[in-house]
Amino acid sequence: MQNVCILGATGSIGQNTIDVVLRHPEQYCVYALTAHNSIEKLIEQAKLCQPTFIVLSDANCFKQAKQALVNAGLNTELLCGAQALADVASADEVDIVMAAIVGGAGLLPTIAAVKAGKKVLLANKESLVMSGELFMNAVREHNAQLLPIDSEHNAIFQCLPHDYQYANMAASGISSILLTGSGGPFRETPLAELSRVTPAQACAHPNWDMGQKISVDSATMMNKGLEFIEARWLFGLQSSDIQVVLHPQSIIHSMVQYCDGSVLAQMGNPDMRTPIAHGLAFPNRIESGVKPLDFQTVSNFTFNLPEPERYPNLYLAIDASNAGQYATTALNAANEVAVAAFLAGQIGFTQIAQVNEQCVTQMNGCQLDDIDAIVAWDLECRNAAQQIISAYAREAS
Ligand SMILES: NC(=O)C1=CN([C@@H]2O[C@H](COP(=O)(O)OP(=O)(O)OC[C@H]3O[C@@H](n4cnc5c(N)ncnc54)[C@H](OP(=O)(O)O)[C@@H]3O)[C@@H](O)[C@H]2O)C=CC1
Ligand SMILES: CC(=O)[C@@H](O)[C@H](O)COP(=O)(O)O
Ligand SMILES: [Mn+2]
Repeated sequence: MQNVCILGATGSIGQNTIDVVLRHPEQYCVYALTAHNSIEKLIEQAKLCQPTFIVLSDANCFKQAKQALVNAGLNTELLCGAQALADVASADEVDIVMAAIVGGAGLLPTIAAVKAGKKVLLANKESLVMSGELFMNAVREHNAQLLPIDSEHNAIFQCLPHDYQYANMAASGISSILLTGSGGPFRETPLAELSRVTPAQACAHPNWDMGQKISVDSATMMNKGLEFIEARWLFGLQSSDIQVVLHPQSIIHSMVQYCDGSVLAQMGNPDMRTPIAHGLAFPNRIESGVKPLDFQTVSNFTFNLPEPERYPNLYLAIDASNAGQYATTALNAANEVAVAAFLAGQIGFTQIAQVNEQCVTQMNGCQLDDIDAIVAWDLECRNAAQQIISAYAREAS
């Protein structure tokens, strides 16, 4: 029996993880479920999973959540506050940590799991974008097992040879990594209309059912940009090793091209329970509840290249990846602030990339030697992005 801690249990990945875990009660037991402030949702999940702990990172939730636990007749222990996330993620009793908090808030608890040498299932790509080298060094130093859950990286991982040597594609005869992306809901929207698209339209991903932040990132293709950076750290790649390919159907989740002309692709219906089940059971396989791919209904596989004028965020991310850690941390911070402002109706869709570009241009050249420095730099960049947005508001009024 393996004890699982699900960070970000109330989100899209968290709920899918619970779905897979509950299909295998003889193999997995839920030790802890965490959320930010979704008290009711978390209590409902606790009724289903009977965890030892539930954690709400918003410390103000304690009183109300305690009462809700009593009302539900559960003897689950309640913890509140940001430190409690790291505490359950690194607890001795835990074998597997699903890192599925959205955004930079996932960094410290994910690092805590890594430093405790856990099997870490990484959905929270932002933590790797923010701290890539330090993160990967910690994985090695603490003997953690890092398994990619992001569908593209899980696909690449499945298509790599079992003896793949980190940062040595040539040794395995690999010529390139083909990172696929759908192009989001605005792939065919006239460019002139993009400035007027709404948050609801941006969150309506054509193939995947995901949280709001990643859905907006898919629409701008910042998601693919973050994934480009994520792939570089996970597999030790150079920028020139990766090609981004538009594949609107999201059936192929990414590919590995070999020097003999072979291309290995991982395919499946777009349902995150596949990579989640793969990560949970690796190196074995378990049922995930995902319907088998039906090749009689999948008629079209199309491929294209992303247009720079439609997806400036993708190219900002590639540039940041080439510039270094300070730039990827700055870009991630700016993007989180800009996406939140877009969702709140404070800026337009095309202004997300403008805020990001202005912020990374302004915030340059900073040495980041430890996680505390990353956290401080992240905060500085968030403040800078917020000021850029405030200046836009002043100009508009
Ligand atoms: N959804 C998907 O299919 C995919 C997601 N990912 C990645 O997985 C991560 C999660 O995405 P997704 O599930 O869509 O996100 P959701 O927005 O659906 O869920 C986010 C989760 O994080 C919690 N959370 C939010 N803010 C904080 C905070 N400040 N401190 C602690 N917990 C917090 C939320 O709790 P509460 O409910 O209380 O707000 C919720 O449990 C992201 O990094 C995303 O990029 C990667 C590939 C696919
Ligand atoms: C499911 C998943 O991994 C998402 O990151 C997905 O890839 C988003 O779709 P896009 O390909 O549109 O970014
Ligand atoms: Mn992805």
